[in-house]
Amino acid sequence: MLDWHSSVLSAPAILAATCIVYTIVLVIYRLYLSPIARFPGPKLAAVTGLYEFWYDAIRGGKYIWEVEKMHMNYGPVVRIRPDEIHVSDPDFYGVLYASGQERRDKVKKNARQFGAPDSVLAAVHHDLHRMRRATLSFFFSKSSVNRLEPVIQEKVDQLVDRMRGFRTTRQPIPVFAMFTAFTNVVDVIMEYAFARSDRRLAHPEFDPLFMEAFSAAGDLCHWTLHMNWILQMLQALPEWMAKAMVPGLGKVIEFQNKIKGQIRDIENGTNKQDGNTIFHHILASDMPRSEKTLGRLWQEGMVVVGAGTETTAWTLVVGLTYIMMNDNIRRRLEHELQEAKASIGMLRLKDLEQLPYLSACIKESLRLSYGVTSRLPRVAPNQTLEVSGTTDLRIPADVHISMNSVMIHRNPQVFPDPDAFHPERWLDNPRLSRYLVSFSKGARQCLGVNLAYAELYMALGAIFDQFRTPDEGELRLQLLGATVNDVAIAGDMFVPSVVSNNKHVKAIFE
Ligand code: HEM
Repeated sequence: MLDWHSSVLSAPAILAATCIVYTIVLVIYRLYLSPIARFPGPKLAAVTGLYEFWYDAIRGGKYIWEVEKMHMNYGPVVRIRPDEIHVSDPDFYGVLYASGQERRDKVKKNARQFGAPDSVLAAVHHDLHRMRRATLSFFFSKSSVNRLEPVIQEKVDQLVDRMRGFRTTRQPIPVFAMFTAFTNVVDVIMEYAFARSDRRLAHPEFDPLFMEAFSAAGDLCHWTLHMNWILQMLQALPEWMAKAMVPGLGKVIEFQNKIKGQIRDIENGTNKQDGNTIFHHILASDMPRSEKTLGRLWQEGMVVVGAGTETTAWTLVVGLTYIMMNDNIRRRLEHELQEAKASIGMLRLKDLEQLPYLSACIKESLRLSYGVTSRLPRVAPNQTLEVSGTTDLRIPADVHISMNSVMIHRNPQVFPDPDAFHPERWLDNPRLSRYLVSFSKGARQCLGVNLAYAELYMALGAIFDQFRTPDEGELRLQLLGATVNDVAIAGDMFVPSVVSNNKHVKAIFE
């Protein structure tokens, strides 16, 4: 009979031995037997996800630079994780992020990163995504956005008014906060799609707390990717505790509660609005009942707000900053706007869209603001994919494959002198547009692309028209101490982090 002491002592030993054997088997599997074992890349990255975790979670979004180095060493197709292949070839982008009938699933872990697992953004399976997206597409089509022009124009007028106010007081303008208040879906599309507005543009400091809470989610993005339970834990906490832990979260929770109340009112028939919100639309659709629950609908609402605000605002900051840093670019843009105004009169969205130099400035702003900087992995469940020139590296079906906008937009073969702001490159080579991937591509490309473009054209057009370089001696809109480091990318925090670690570019009338 085994005595008591020896059986207790052997339990940890058995556990340790099991762990060691498991680890050895796992390492052998990942290095030699996995369906992606033959792909080149560092052995450590093939063996453990901790390699990525170190650079992204601990060092703050730095894995993209390691991946870039891997491509320099190993070529255009690299294994960057035990379960992920990364591709750097710009021509492969449209193959991976395909549209139409080509099935592309998302990877569950990435899809759940932001705590809205039942939203369109998080739909893992191709068919589920198509169904959710089809119900929302109507709101974001080009013709819907064109109808929305008067609402956007009203917000642009408010933006310009606020800037005039800063000219009178000669106070610095917090550019990112101002653009965030402008693009905040609450202020632009909320009035139309959600039929409510929190009027952040009118707030003296542009109500930055709300967006700071969304940014806090960005700061945690690499942790929540690997440890999704952090988000679930935060969501399960009593409201008072969650509010105490994350500054600004109170505003987001308040906003969530308002959306939930609005949905409940629509469900109960006590809602006073005219039936034209995304919630009315989903509830009246022929989607299954499981898609119409309160628990899912509020997530859809939060995703639309979260996805549309910081991305567009940051593009505006990047555009404004680079244009104001370069006098030649600024004067050429102002001249184009002046000429157009002289011949057309008031410039509507359709007129602004025809202006070549403004269009080139917007594309260059989108290129250097990158949209989503994360890798956006996809799975082709029933298709083998091939990167041109690498027949020996056909990627089998069902593998996690990723690409990212930063590597495409900084590819010197496509965009020579990639870190410089050169609007002219778009005029010299109109074919370049196919390599602009800030909105991603294919069936899952940004749903708000038309709205984003409208906001960019109308806001930048108005600013450089209304605040064009004045005569000598008058106040001119200028940057206040901002340098290229305040907009140049330093890392991937889902959206770009910047070299100066300070996104708070300021402008002033001087
Ligand atoms: C410059 C501005 C913007 C950029 C660069 C941008 C970029 C992106 C990207 C790259 C994706 C794909 C994400 C993924 O694959 O996981 C995406 C998805 C999405 N975006 Fe945008 N976005 C912008 C503005 C907007 C606006 C204004 C809205 C709406 C108000 C919006 C709503 C959405 C939604 C709902 C999705 C999910 C689409 C789906 O999964 O089918 N975005 N966006």
